[in-house]
Amino acid sequence: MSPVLELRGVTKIFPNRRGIRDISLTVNRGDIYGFFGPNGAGKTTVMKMLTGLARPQQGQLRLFGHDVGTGFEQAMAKVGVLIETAEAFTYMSARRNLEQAARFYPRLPKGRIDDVLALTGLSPYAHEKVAGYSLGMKQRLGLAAALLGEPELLILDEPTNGLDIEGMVQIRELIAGLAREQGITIFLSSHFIGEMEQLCSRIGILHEGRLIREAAISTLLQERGTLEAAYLHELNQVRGQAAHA
Ligand SMILES: Nc1ncnc2c1ncn2[C@@H]1O[C@H](COP(=O)(O)OP(=O)(O)OP(=O)(O)O)[C@@H](O)[C@H]1O
Repeated sequence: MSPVLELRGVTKIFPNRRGIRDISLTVNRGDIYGFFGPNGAGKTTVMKMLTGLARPQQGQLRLFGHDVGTGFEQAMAKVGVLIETAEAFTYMSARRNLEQAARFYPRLPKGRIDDVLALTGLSPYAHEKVAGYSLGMKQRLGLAAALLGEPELLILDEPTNGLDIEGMVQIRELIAGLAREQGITIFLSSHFIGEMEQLCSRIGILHEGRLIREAAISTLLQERGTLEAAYLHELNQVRGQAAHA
């Protein structure tokens, strides 16, 4: 079976020489894959290419075996996306927002809006205007919209960014539940190493535009005790190599 998400030799360098270089990674069905890196490492650049908002200069990005560049519709057919903060019409209720989003899915099963409201814990607030929502509730609404098309893969860019601790925990639990109970494969970016340790099954570590390690979280914990220690170890290795080059 082909991987759910695959990058092979993906490169995009901006005129200022920053960007991402020769990234290859694989996400298999059932993974909660953490795409980890500090600010500026290149996560958003990859997320944009994966969702067709930018193009690589070299390499391939494939979703369910379809190339994002040449077979965009097929590649995205089973994918839900939440890139940075969810945008919603604040003067409408959550339900009205989802009704608007549902127009993009001509064959949506009846009751799907109720289902995604329930999945994201928004049913009790479905008729309230989004203007009165907390940031965490807005993120849940973004997830509800991403779930409308019954995706098999969710691509989430920094889904807990800007949330308070309670909001972060709620979103983390929601994502874990979607993977566990709905069997959805997750690819999420974050710069919180603790979040990766709590939530993910595999991790790809990005450093200055390069993937410096890809491994199961359990492997890294076995090697170094904590994910933070594993990350710092990888960083020292790379810096040591650079110093000797
Ligand atoms: N349009 C652009 N023009 C020039 N440089 C860019 C452009 N977009 C991104 N970069 C640079 O490429 C690098 C990677 O940026 P990117 O936004 O992908 O990082 P990130 O890991 O998502 O960081 P953050 O967590 O801060 O969003 C950064 O050094 C950034 O300054």
